[in-house]
Amino acid sequence: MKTPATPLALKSEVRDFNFHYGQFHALKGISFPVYDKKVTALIGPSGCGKSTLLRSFNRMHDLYPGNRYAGEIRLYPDNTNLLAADVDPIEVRMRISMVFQKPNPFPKSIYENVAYGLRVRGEKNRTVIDGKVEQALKDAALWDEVKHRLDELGANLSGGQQQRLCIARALATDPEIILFDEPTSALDPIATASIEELVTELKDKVTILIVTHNMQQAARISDFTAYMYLGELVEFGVTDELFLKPKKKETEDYITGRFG
Ligand SMILES: Nc1ncnc2c1ncn2[C@@H]1O[C@H](COP(=O)(O)OP(=O)(O)OP(=O)(O)O)[C@@H](O)[C@H]1O
Repeated sequence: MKTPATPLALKSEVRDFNFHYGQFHALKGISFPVYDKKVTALIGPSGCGKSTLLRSFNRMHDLYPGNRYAGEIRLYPDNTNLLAADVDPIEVRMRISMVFQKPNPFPKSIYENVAYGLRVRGEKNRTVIDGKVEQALKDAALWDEVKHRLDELGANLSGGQQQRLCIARALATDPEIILFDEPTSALDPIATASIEELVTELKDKVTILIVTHNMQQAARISDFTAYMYLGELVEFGVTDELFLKPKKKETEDYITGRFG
């Protein structure tokens, strides 16, 4: 039973959030809580806006002209609206990091891949960087496999190891939230199982939002689930309840495979 026993703390809150790609209204009036040190899954059929919503949390859409946010994504405890014009997107990306669908290590060594964010942040002390790199690789369950080959290219690792390297890179700057965009869809079942296990372990340290096509995966690893359809949030709830007793007929149709 994954229903939380301890009181829940809010880490973030999406409030009446709308997003436009130019003229296209991709997300409509979305509101839901993101609880601290829990895994929240975003599910729904292809094109419903899961990735668009996920990417809004670290202001990825700022990189393209014509994209428009409205509403708020609050980050706690400081109660910052991540979307506010005076909030620096680079700072946001330090606090909220992202792991993509396909492992995308930089064309650098294993060590430098993990050290990257620390260097961007201005950290120059080698001892500090060494310590953070080791800790991030340990937290990503990769240290034992790479500790004797830190100078090798990240791209030399297997697909599953590369994804864990990307998770280590995301962890190195001590983010408060990690966004996972279909992190296992390019991996085989064994590598998938190890990433799922890792996500479950990481929630002791960090709040996690994950987009997945795989409903079994959402049911296995998330505490809360948001079901989206055509840019709207249909239902949000405790994962076990949403899968066993959905409140909305649309949710039930989707999770039982009658639709999508
Ligand atoms: N750069 C873009 N410009 C215009 N429209 C876009 C852009 N990116 C996505 N869209 C549209 O926004 C909607 C939501 O797309 P999004 O990728 O967020 O959906 P998704 O639920 O993550 O889908 P999938 O599961 O297939 O990845 C879709 O209609 C898509 O075509």
